[in-house]
Amino acid sequence: MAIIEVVDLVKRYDEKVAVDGVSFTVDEGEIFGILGPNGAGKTTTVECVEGLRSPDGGTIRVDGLDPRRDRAELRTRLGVQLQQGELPDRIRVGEALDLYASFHRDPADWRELLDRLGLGDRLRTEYRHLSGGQKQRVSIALALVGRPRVAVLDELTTGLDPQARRDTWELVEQVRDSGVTVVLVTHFMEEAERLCDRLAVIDAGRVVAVDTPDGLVSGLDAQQTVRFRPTSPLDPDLLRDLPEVSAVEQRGSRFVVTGKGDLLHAVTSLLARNHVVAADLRVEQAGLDEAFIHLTGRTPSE
Ligand SMILES: Nc1ncnc2c1ncn2[C@@H]1O[C@H](COP(=O)(O)OP(=O)(O)OP(=O)(O)O)[C@@H](O)[C@H]1O
Repeated sequence: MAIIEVVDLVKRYDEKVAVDGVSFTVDEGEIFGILGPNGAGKTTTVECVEGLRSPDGGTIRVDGLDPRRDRAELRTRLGVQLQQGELPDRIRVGEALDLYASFHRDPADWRELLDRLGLGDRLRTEYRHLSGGQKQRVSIALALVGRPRVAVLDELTTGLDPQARRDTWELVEQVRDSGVTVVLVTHFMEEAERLCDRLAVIDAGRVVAVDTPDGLVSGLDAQQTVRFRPTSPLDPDLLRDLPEVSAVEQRGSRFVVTGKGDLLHAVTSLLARNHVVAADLRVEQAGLDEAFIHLTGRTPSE
């Protein structure tokens, strides 16, 4: 069931059309990604969903609410992550959580929340003394302290080292598994591919695709490569005759087969029919990076 519905959203800044007819739905319980290059309109879109900006056109419903008209009620159902720099440097972690909990009618037990986020021993630590990863976890805690049904996380792992980024991904999965729907704004392909159940790819204010990460990639029908070393003689023309295969190269004892469609299945079935065992079998397929380039004409900027 859809918990967020955005239909034909338009937002202008003076003459500049930042969001130009964006539509998508977010299902309850999923991690929904909004992916796009810099300036694509991602933040503007989620700020409209959060009720922070007034759309110039279109409609938005979040859990049945109109984000502008029902802002007070929306705050109890939608948790928004703070951007870096929005908390005073000297506030202690426990004070920040206590303060934000006081804004809500029925807040979570913030001590338990901090424990769950691995910050249980940082209650008295000043915000400025936290690492980048810990600051991100505090911002997630603040987004969750009101026990929202939906959490919006914008550029969550920008500036984090690879380990902190992976830890944060695990946290986001835990948040989803606890029943909170997550909207994740990102421009990291690996993050989108790993975390998101579905994605909207936005470019120049428009949605260019909405699908699962696998769906976006398989829609490309891109070239794939299968490499292997046959352990008994193999006639390369048998491979060339397969409709999925476009080229076969022999490099020493190795075969490099390129093609489209269900190439791996076609090649392995042929090998099995001919009683040839393939050693060191490797498959290279396009990833979300290629899908993104195909959809937006841009290289993902990391
Ligand atoms: N307050 C504003 N006033 C004027 N123009 C703005 C404002 N905020 C955003 N824009 C412009 O609107 C367009 C969309 O910006 P937005 O921040 O929504 O994109 P984004 O996809 O979130 O980009 P990024 O990944 O760089 O954060 C950009 O061209 C941006 O320059």
